[in-house]
Amino acid sequence: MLERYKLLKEYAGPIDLKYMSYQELINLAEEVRDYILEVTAKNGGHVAPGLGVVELTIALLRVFDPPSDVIVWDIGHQAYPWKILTDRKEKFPTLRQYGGISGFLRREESVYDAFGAGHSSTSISAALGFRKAMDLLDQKGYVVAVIGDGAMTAGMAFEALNNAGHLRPNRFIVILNDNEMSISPNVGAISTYLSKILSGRFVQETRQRVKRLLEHISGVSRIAKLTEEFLKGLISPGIIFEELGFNYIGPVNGHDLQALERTLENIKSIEGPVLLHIYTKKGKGYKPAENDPVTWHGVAPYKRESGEFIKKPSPPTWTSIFGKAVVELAQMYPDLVVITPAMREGSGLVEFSQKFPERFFDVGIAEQHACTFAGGLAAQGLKPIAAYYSTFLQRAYDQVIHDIALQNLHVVFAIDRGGLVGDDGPTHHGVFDLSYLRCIPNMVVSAPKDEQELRDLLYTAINSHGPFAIRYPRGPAYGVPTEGFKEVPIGSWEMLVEGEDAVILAVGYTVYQALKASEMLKEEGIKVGVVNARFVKPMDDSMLAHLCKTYPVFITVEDNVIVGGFGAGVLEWLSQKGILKRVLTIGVPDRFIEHGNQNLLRSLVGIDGEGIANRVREFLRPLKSSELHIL
Ligand SMILES: Cc1ncc(C[n+]2csc(CCOP(=O)(O)OP(=O)(O)O)c2C)c(N)n1
Ligand SMILES: CC(=O)[C@@H](O)[C@H](O)COP(=O)(O)O
Ligand SMILES: [Mg+2]
Repeated sequence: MLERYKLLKEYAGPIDLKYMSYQELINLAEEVRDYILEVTAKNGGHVAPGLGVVELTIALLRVFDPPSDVIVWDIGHQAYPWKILTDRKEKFPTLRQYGGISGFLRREESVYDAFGAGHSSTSISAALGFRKAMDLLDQKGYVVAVIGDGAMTAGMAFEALNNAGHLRPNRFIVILNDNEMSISPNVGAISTYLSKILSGRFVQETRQRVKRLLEHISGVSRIAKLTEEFLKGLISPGIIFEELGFNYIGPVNGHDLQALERTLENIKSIEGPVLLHIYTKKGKGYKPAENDPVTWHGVAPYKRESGEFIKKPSPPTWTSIFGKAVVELAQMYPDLVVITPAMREGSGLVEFSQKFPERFFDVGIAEQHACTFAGGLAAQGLKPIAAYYSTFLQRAYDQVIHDIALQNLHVVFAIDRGGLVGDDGPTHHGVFDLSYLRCIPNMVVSAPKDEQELRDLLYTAINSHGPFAIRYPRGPAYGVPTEGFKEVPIGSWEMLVEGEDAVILAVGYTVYQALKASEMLKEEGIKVGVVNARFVKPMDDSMLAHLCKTYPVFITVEDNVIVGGFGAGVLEWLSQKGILKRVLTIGVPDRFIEHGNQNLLRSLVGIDGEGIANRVREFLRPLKSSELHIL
């Protein structure tokens, strides 16, 4: 694929950039954009973010010398130009493919990837860590964090700014890449403030305010005039960052390579921490992405010429089932409100936000705030649904325990992307939530087997009390017809198939896989029952007691780590009752699962139908005399 690029073809690495003319660099930037489009058209991925930082990437590689100068990208979803222009131009076509390079930065992937990410707002903290270590080691390199305006709305970013402003390190630069977009248009007061700076409104409005103030001071108009002029000089649009101890520079056009380079060179000699505010266009250079950066934030494969997505016919996604159900429930329950930490589209909440704008809260990338904010809403008697990706809920773990569960507040956690998610890989797999939620007192933890049960669990949750979590997978459901809502008795399981030799207790996505496995094994004369264990907490005591009497072997299956998961819960139940039982727990092993096609990963960890059947067959085969010792 590189053959088509005159400059990229010969490009050997960042050192080449220092010897290229500006015209060549402009041409190279075009080739990098084209290459990103060529590869993401086939693989999918984060298109608009990377297109917006091509010039910034070139400027960084010309002005600094990574890896001795440390460049830390926030999230890393925008780092496709970085991968291409550092040391992965040949591997770039394997982007987000199983066995290929990651869609985010990873230390183990390249020496140029100083710090891994995928979750937002970590770059300034990590960069400050690098900086202080380099100071202690007397290493003179520069440290640069590149953070987006969306990521800058997270508390963690301000924790880091606050600490950096206190430590006041030299050779420490934060570049705020402001494209006025998170995934959705950016939200919050910080975003409004930044937009004012970009539009020049901040200084104008402040000057007007100062002018009005001064004009009201009678008899001192001349002094007032002088003071106004003085104040004009003082008012830096980046006053918030200045007050945090940073030298604010900007805003600078993030697509003007020469301006960027000149500014970065000048910044190198400034004492103390510097915040460089640049403005860029998300999706720059590709009209469909420029015109619709929300959709083109992250996409499936597409036709490059038309920008049309290559849609495979599939049942509605779990996300769309949730989005539709929550709109219906909102009509039934006027006190129902919904909160999302910057994932309106991803969580299926666009329709809800349009129909019930006053009951919809996108709080920005602020998972901790979102949770406790939901707690306040619940404490005052509303019915909040806090919609999270499983992996992002990890960031609000203390709030779930301390603010919600301990006070037994009625918050419904709608947890999307539960289980292996696929191409986004280990930073995004939602494979810990059954473990990290199950151990919290008062918490109900549930997982639907299909679309109708998702609706019913939502309805049950809305009508329950205390914290109630419902987790469901990324991607298409099963196309099960859905109609209305019905209450599901909390803690009740569902016997789907009776057997004799063993019974599979399956959770969520794995229920239909367990049914497939049971069918396969039946053809071999192995009779395996299947139970829909839709409540991981509380478990169904009476069903478990019945199963103990009826089945010699238990198999548990979950799209969650085995450690501390549902299977562990069943083992705990048995041990509490003093019951001896052969139990096989199937789930995600105790290691991070790489990126790749979602169903391929499920098959690799053995939680799909065939994988379950293989494990059960192996577990049930008669033991050879040499193996009896394991009994
Ligand atoms: C903790 C966390 N919450 C949510 C996300 C999902 N997410 C990925 S990129 C993104 C928007 C980031 O906006 P910005 O930092 O401005 O970068 P841009 O895409 O505009 O370049 C969000 C919300 C995440 N990666 N991490
Ligand atoms: C970078 C990031 O965190 C999001 O863009 C995430 O990749 C979205 O995941 P989905 O594609 O599952 O919505
Ligand atoms: Mg942005």
